[in-house]
Amino acid sequence: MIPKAYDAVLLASFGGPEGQDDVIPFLRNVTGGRGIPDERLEEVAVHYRTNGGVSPINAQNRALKAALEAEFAARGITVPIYWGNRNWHPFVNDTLEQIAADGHRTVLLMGTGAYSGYSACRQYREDLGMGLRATGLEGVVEVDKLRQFFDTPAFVQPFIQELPGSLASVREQLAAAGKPEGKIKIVFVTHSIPLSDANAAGPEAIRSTLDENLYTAQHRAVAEHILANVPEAAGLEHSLVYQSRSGSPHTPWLEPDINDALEEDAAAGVAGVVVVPIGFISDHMEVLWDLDTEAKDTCAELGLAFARVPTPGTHRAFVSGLVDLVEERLAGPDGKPLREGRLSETALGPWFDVCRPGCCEKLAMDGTLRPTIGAVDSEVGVPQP
Ligand SMILES: CC1=C(CCC(=O)O)c2cc3nc(cc4[nH]c(cc5[nH]c(cc1n2)c(C)c5CCC(=O)O)c(CCC(=O)O)c4C)C(CCC(=O)O)=C3C
Ligand SMILES: [Fe+2]
Repeated sequence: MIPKAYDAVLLASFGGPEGQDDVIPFLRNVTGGRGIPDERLEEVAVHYRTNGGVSPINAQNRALKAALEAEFAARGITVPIYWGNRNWHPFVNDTLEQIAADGHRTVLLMGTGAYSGYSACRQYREDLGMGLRATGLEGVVEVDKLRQFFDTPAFVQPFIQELPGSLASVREQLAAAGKPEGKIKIVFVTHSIPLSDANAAGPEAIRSTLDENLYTAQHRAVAEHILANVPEAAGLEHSLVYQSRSGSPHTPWLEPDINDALEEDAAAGVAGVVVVPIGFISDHMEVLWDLDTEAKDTCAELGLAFARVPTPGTHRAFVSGLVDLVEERLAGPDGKPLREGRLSETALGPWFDVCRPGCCEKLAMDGTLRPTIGAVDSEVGVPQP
């Protein structure tokens, strides 16, 4: 990848409602055109309603942006950071217009999805591809995307550093319950996605070398790397399970669901679980509801001790590691990148800076592919191999 003297960074995320009146319009944006039934919308709305109609995700992105800005300043990087969302204000198209109005022309997109796949990667590329068209900025503003970072120190180090604390909490809970020798299991959990998305994740050249879908393989690489680096977890059982399934019950999604898996674990004699949420970068609604509420309740019913490891959030290692990745792409005055090499820790990785042809492809309802940025075969933006 040729480094560029980017003149703006765009932090792109999912977005979330900021009050009761936002909840349904937000959910309509999320599910627009994908046929999620209204009953399901109402079901999901409750998660937000019990929290005052507010998702914590926007505050978390504001905090991440501020932390990245502080780290830029500490390293003498003067590039401004903007923030835009797919499903709620500030919408990515409005942010794009602001970026252009401020005179910037070369933008590095930092999407909050850590893995390959349609929802985690390609959809962010589409947001910008469609956004450049909708705002008339195609050919004016150029947007490249930072690579997926599941494999990097930025993402894995916070989990490695925080897992021992959660493990100690479960050990204390078991001791207090008179079961100091109780069996503990490490439960890695990520967002379930439709099987068809999982099978389309990543480029064919890599998919064909794996014995499972690439989305799952990336998560397994992360889970195994975390375990190998936490001595306190040596010898404990572990699993990779899924959360937050939605869509039609007739469409196959990745399984098992965390709640079903916990039942089986209890039946198999497990006494306590440490849940490691490796699918997300912050403790947003899908973490607070599906894990800290539902999965925790399931554990209480089953008599299992429970602790959840925090997501990276604004962990020092996450913020500093993300800025390292920006430095790999950012050209200094001599035209060379600010940082040589490509940081990566897990068995899979480092990932591509520019997505390969056909990567994570998914047709729109009208049977066509949407425009994307950040790939070798993108129609918009100015991709480079
Ligand atoms: C892989 C992935 C990530 C990680 C990558 C990334 O971080 O971007 C992610 C993030 C998030 N998903 C979120 C929320 C939702 N996701 C939904 C629906 C869906 N997600 C999917 C996948 C993912 N999702 C899929 C395949 C669907 C169904 C199809 C569709 O409709 O696209 C729905 C619809 C309602 C329902 O559950 O049926 C909601 C409300 C929030 C915000 C939480 C908050 O507000 O705090 C965040 C960060
Ligand atoms: Fe989601």
